[in-house]
Amino acid sequence: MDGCSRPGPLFSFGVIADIQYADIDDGYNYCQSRRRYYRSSLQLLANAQESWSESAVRPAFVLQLGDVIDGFNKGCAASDRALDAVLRQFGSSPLEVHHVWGNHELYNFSRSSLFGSRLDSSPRSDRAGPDIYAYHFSPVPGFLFVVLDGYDVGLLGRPESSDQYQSALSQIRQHNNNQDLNCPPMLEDLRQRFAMFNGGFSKAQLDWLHSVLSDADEKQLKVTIASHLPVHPDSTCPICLAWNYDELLAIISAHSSVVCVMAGHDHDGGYCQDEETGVHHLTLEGVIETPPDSNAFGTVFVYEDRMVLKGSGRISDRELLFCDKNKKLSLIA
Ligand SMILES: Nc1ncnc2c1ncn2[C@@H]1O[C@H](COP(=O)(O)OP(=O)(O)O)[C@@H](O)[C@H]1O
Repeated sequence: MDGCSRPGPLFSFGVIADIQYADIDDGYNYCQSRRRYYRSSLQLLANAQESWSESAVRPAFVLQLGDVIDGFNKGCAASDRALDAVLRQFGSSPLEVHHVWGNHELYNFSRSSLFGSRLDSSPRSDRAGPDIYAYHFSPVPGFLFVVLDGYDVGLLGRPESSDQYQSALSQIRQHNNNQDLNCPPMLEDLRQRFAMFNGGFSKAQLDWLHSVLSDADEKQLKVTIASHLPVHPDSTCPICLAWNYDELLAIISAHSSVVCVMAGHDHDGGYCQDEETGVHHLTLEGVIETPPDSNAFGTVFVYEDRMVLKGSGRISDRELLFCDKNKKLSLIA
């Protein structure tokens, strides 16, 4: 036996973002700069499922980072059909799937109808609040995953008559005076994020996260946060950032337990390691803008001291070392 061999992973999980399936011909993004492969995205999901199923270390679960079907389905009255197709594909293997909600979920379905639906993977009794799709789960002792709701504050999926809609409208209008609120403010800075296809985290959700992380700090857990919207400006283009990303970053930096934030939404992907906290911010390349002869999924192998992302196709391999706990604690103190 080789005495120098490193111990194997504690567990692994699959990651995939922005599948945006629709049974329509290829098209382009709004700026006409990126091709979108609406139909073939289902086959790329099938490729990912096949790889996870055949993996020597069976993934403990799959993290679906939002935008599972495209908003175009709504206009064709095909939302349920498209969702059936995607969930049938996910269901072809016994892997548990944790669904994050993105803007395209909310183009197809109202927020109220998503709660309790097949895209609701939360344990109902244990959400951040009755109207907040944020929850946590622990696949293996010592590790916690927190799914966040990036549209808890926002215009999407809510009746215009609701207080929450009106409050989000006045918030976005402070920064965006375009007639079409999907058109980001014509600015060169991070205020470009104030577009209707983004949203933010309510105070209730942030308070809940703070208490979940306090408990995780105490128990010395390693926490990975999953959000459709990226929250670090160096991990995405500014147009895709969460409205109140800064409030989320402040909470993360006040806790020693967070090791990684995983997001979707920016189909080009992105990555940075926060210099101050050592937290890794990984934005996964989107399936929808991935040619049929490539792939966009990953398998993350988790060790005591690191996570290793094995990417496929457009997603690169990465080693994400966990920052030294004592260093983090001294930064917080
Ligand atoms: N620059 C823009 N100006 C106006 N509308 C836009 C702009 N960018 C996107 N949109 C609109 O916003 C919605 C979401 O855009 P989309 O590119 O589909 O989002 P995602 O990046 O989540 O796939 C679509 O209806 C799209 O037409």
